[in-house]
Amino acid sequence: GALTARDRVGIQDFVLLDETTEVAVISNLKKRFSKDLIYTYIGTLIVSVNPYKDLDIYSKKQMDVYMGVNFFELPPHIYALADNAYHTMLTEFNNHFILISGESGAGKTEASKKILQYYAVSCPSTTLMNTVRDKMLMSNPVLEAFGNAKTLKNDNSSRFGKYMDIQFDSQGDAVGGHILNYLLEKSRVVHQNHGERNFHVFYQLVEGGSDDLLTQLGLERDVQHYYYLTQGECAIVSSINDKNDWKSVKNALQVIEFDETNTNHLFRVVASVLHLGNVHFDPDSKGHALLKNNTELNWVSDFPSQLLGVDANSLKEGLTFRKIEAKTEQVLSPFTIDHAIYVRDALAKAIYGQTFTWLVNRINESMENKDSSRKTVIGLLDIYGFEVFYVNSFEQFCINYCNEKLQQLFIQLTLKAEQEEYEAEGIEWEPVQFFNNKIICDLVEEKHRGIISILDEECLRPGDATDLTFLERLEEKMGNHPHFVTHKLADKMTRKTLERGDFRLLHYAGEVTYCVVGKLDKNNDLLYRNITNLVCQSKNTIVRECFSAVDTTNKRRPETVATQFKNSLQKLTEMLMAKEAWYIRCLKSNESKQPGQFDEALIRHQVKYLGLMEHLRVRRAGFAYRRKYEDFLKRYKPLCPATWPHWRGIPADGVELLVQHLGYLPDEYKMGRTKIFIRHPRTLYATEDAYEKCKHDLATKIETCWRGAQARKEKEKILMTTACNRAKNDKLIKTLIYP
Ligand SMILES: Nc1ncnc2c1ncn2[C@@H]1O[C@H](COP(=O)(O)OP(=O)(O)OP(=O)(O)O)[C@@H](O)[C@H]1O
Repeated sequence: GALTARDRVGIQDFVLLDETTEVAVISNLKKRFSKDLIYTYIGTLIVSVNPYKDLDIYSKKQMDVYMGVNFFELPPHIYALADNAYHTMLTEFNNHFILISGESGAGKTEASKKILQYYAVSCPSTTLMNTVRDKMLMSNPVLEAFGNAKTLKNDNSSRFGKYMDIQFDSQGDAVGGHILNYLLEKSRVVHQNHGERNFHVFYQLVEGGSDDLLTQLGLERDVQHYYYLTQGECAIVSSINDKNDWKSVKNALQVIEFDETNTNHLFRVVASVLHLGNVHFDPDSKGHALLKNNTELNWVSDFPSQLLGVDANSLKEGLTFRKIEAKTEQVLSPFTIDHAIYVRDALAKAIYGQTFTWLVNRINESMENKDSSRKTVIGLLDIYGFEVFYVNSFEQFCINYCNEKLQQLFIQLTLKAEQEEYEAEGIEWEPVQFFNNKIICDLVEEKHRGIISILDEECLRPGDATDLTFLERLEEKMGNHPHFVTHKLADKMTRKTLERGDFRLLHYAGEVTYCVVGKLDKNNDLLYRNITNLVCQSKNTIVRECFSAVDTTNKRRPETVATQFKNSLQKLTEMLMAKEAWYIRCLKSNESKQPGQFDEALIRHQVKYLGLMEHLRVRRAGFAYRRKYEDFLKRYKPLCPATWPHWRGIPADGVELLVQHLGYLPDEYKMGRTKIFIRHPRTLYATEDAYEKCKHDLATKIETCWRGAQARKEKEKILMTTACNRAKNDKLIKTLIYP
């Protein structure tokens, strides 16, 4: 009864669409979007379209509506999913995760914040829980300051992948939290494309830091002064208030219990990166790099080394010379200017990247629950979607690989869950037709033979490995793989679309062309040993802690970036495999961030890259719909005289009578141990229609009776009956309207 006419625009669940074509899916999304209905289901998965305007659907009142209500009885909402995951966790005492995916600007971070807020409001709480809750909520502004940046697509774009566990005790209280971070886009620290900014925190510090703090850190209150802040030529953005955000960050740091020393050291690290960016070089007569003697850059007052807590001369030496250790002596080999810039930038990236991880660890300590009683968790995974626009990005390759893994996880989890459910219900397993992308995951990650292994081998082997030798190795090993092609391997037609330095992967969601230039360097992420040794001894505790774990002996075979990423993804998928999955797929409605605009081409593209059609096919394959006998009976019993108003026998028998009365053919449904399985959504859809009509007829009937009674002055009679009779009357009306 809570569904209003507005909520009935289009179809609320794609599983119920008559035809599962891309055209039908997009037209349904469009219809709903035009009425500000941004959420639509595919079974229990939510598709969300970014409205780019504030909708009045996230109030406390709305939260109350969704608390404890069956998933399909209210209009699709992110709260319905949050609530269902929570209640299933409580009743079944098991672990869950919510995977939020979509391209940049599609609304992933907003969705995950809304879920956190929902739990903050709806879960029971005590003072202790409030503290944990506040810390969880407050970790957001801090992580956003350090991990988000303005990009062309999103003024507050998360430049890292994030997984957050919310831990609940058996009462359903939120008692702790834990965050895992993935692949921060470190390259942004030293370089930003036109129209983009560095991470927010740098601008916040320069704009919002007190005069005293800036003096201490040797900073000018002028973002234009810093090379690392101005490459995108948009340091000041109207939609961002750095000064205010700085206040929120400082406040949040207090909530997550950062003491003065830690806070101070953290700001010093941020400032040191800005100073490092302003270190420039001049060539000497042989073209070797010399530090530019420019007082304005503060190098003279030694700010970079002071803030980093390292010896100034050693840092200067480390930025201009490579130390080569021969058997008995050390030889200093001077850098060219390009090389010196490379080393400076590598240091800035390493410091920032390590500090980010350090920050996540501190936040985790503050949210840690030390009580050892058993907890269940709901994990929120906000992870970058497929990127297809920027060729030549190493990060993009990793991101797309991550999406392949998550698609594989979805396939395994959904099919595994299906199969298990069929077995538990004693129903014969019917193979589902779908594309299994395991072949592509293997292509990327297989030991010794996958792209990452080959990249590693090229990075680590002695001799003159280059990006092009890497490409040649790929061609040798992948030669006739159906999902891999290069200029050399391609047929005539395809060759025209490929450069010589490109390779193309046929991802499950489409083709992406990658350029090999720079792959080796990015994968090595090299920081020279004398610099690493230096920062390991830093007087700044954060810097020291960050680098103390780095292996400077070079004895072990070092792990490259792609391998580290592969391993962390492996751990993540293993952890997720043991949990129950919920999905939110976020779509961007238009590129110009405007409300009310539904760009069909853009939506079609995302529907494809998010694998929505694939998802829909898997959900509809086999038996698309199933429900416990009791629930099925409770809802549809008015549709059959034998079950109305009460069925007193075994629920399964009642359901069988009911569906036979409705004309279900033997092939259209199966009776499991506890549930009825319905093959086509259309069948259920017809039953839903009949139910709605019946409900409407009953309501009309009751109203007519009531009016009739009124006419015969029987209203008074009813009102005069005893309290007991009245209660009975109410109950009768209730059963008639809400059977
Ligand atoms: N449910 C929503 N209601 C209103 N506006 C929204 C909603 N979701 C997103 N937006 C708008 O879109 C912007 C981008 O959303 P968000 O930052 O969540 O994207 P994202 O998918 O996390 O992007 P990225 O991958 O770049 O971090 C938000 O700043 C907000 O203005």
